[in-house]
Amino acid sequence: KHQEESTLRELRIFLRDVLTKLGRDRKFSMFTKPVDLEEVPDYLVIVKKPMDMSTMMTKIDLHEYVTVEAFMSDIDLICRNALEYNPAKDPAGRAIRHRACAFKDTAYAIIKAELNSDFEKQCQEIAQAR
Ligand SMILES: O=C(C1CCC1)N1C[C@@H]2C[C@H]3C[C@@H](O)[C@@H](O)[C@]2(C1)O3
Repeated sequence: KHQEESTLRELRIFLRDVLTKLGRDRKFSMFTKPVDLEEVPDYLVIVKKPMDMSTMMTKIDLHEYVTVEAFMSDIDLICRNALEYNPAKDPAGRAIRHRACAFKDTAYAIIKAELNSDFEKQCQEIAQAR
């Protein structure tokens, strides 16, 4: 239905805005591109589902997100992967873990400030009907 397509178009615009805001923050630059598997040869041994903001932007454009919840799952995945791969046993690992938690909290704060709950409800209803 055209109304559904209009709602999903608005969702894509909202999600691009969230990613743009996160990508502007230099603290989160480590999350903007996939981990370089040549630089980190054991990454896939530990992290089963890599995720990063550029991949999320592509997923938006491929219409792979129908709800904000699905988008937040990938934000959570970015954070979880960083915690799983980077142990707290040294300062570098602790710094990455701190950034990962700040990344997730900032994403949630941006969404809470800008998302209308009725809008997400409409998206959930579209997702269930599909
Ligand atoms: O987990 C990550 C990224 C940070 C959040 C995602 N990496 C794994 C490697 C361990 C550490 C050392 C760097 O040389 C760099 O290779 C990585 C990238 O950071």
